[in-house]
Amino acid sequence: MITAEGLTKRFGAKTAVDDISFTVRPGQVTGFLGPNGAGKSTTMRMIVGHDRPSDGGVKVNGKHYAQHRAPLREVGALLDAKAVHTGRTAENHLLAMAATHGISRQRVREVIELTGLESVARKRVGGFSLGMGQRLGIAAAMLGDPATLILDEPVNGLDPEGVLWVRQFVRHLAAEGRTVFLSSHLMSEMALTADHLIVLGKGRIITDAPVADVIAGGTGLRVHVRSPHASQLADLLAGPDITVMRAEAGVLEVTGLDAPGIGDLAAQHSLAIHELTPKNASLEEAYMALTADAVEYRTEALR
Ligand SMILES: Nc1ncnc2c1ncn2[C@@H]1O[C@H](COP(=O)(O)OP(=O)(O)OP(=O)(O)O)[C@@H](O)[C@H]1O
Repeated sequence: MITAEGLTKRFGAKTAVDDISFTVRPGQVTGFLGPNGAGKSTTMRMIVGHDRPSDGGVKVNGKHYAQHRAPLREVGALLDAKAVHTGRTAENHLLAMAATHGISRQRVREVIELTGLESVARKRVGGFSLGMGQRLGIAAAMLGDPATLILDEPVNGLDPEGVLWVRQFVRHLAAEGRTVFLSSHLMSEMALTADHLIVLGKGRIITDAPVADVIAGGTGLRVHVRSPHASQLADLLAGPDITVMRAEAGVLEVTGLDAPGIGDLAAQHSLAIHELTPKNASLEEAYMALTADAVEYRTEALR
């Protein structure tokens, strides 16, 4: 469990994290989203004591990170997968970490197995692929068998198999009752991996809600309508609460009225309908709508 209260971080005149309060609960995967520079990494760094808050604070399992007698056993973190000494083998890297934290060699063998690193454990980390490096970072985070895991961009640069592995791995950790807090810019992946989302924009919390609620609250339900009488139907549908977009000739995208409502209206006016498909908004659409005002560098529409 992670609890932040009034958490704030200023770098000179820049307020990177601005008075945020949130709770990351055990037994589920909580995704941490936000545009570049929103303050995600800074927040994660404060959770594990790498950065000191300017105001407020954040606790893991009821205590500040530094107050834990054995912090690695409370919280494991993957913050920068490239921060590993490149001359060492993976096994030696983990053994060195374990030795300084009173963790057994047996546990090192376990995390190597857990993360599928057996075949490369005796190889130098310098020659590792990005995917192997990420697995090693996750192995290191798991060394103390912690109840809380913090993973900053764990799927960054991974191939589809690696992405799937991380998804299944973190879902398994949450099912074991652990607290999993992870950031990612891959919305489609986050929609499949996370149960709950915290969205940050310019250092403040924009949304803190279950994934399903975020998606449902985004652009709302949209209905894809294909009809040889699309123009007539669009005129009939137009109203203060109904939005009709003409996607292409003969196709309408309707929000504000559900599929039965559209079908009935068309039937009352004897207009044929060839397709009527309710479409759920994607997390990506919901996210773009939520963060539209919070991006530092906006992309102009391509002309
Ligand atoms: N050590 C530092 N000194 C000065 N400014 C910093 C420092 N670390 C971060 N910042 C600034 O704080 C803000 C938040 O950065 P942070 O890295 O936490 O964002 P982020 O949400 O993780 O972004 P990204 O998605 O790009 O990783 C940015 O404007 C960044 O430039």
